[in-house]
Amino acid sequence: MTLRDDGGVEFTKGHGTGNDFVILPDPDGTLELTSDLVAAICDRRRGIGGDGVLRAVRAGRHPDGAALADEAEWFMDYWNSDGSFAEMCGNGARVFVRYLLETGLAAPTAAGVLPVATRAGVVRARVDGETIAVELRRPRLYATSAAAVDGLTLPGTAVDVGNPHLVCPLPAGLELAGLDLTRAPGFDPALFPAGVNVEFTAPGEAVDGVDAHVRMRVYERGSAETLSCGTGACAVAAVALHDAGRRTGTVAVDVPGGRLTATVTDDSCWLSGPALLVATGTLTFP
Ligand SMILES: N[C@@H](CCC[C@H](N)C(=O)O)C(=O)O
Repeated sequence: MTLRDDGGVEFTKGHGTGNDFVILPDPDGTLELTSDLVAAICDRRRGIGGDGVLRAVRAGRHPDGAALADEAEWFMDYWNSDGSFAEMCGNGARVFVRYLLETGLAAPTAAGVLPVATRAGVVRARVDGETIAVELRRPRLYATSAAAVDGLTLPGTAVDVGNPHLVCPLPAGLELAGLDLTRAPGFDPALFPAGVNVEFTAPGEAVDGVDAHVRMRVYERGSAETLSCGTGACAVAAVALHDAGRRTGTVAVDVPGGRLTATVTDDSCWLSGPALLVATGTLTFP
């Protein structure tokens, strides 16, 4: 099915701390979604506008979700705004769960958990009012590297959260707000052959109830600078805890779009924050 076969395809727009997505329902996996179409939908002047597209397909009806169909009814088919795929999107998963709940396509189990299939495996979600938390894999710190930005080379830590990240703390005296992220930071293509999401961080003020507070900006692979990145927040939290000599803990991560909380446990990372739906409509692209 193309978008016009039926006179158009219904869409919903949602965001998590300003990381915004166009959600397309496609239960049977018949929509002919292409990279060009995703880029056109995400275009902020000629399309709906978004950092990515979340296609809602029954897990059993998508080749990347079929093996997980026993564990989760719905597969989140995530695309970046340039039309590339990513393995995982933490904010996308939180917004996807909000969409499944508000449309009645899924409901939590008696234990309050809603599982979602993704390219990085099954993610479990918990809902508490406006807040949705998803359990992602435990971030794995695996190398040191560097990013090039504004004529500077900033050392950083490579972190795997299902997708690749490079977390670069700013040296004292450099302001997060002053960084020019209108262009992609340079990185080592040998370490990141499929590209990387780059987070720049600075310490935050003390916040009650958490073990650390970090501020960050992110340049996302496939979507440029965004107002928030959930997997990025988990990567940043893991690096902050590691630098403080801790294996586990809870970190408040302030992004330009608001605040996320990442709780790193012995075997996972809970990402928590607001997730909202803001509009519905019909796409009628050629
Ligand atoms: N914004 C996302 C991450 C989306 C995928 C990323 N751009 C990639 O290509 O890995 C998040 O909230 O995690």
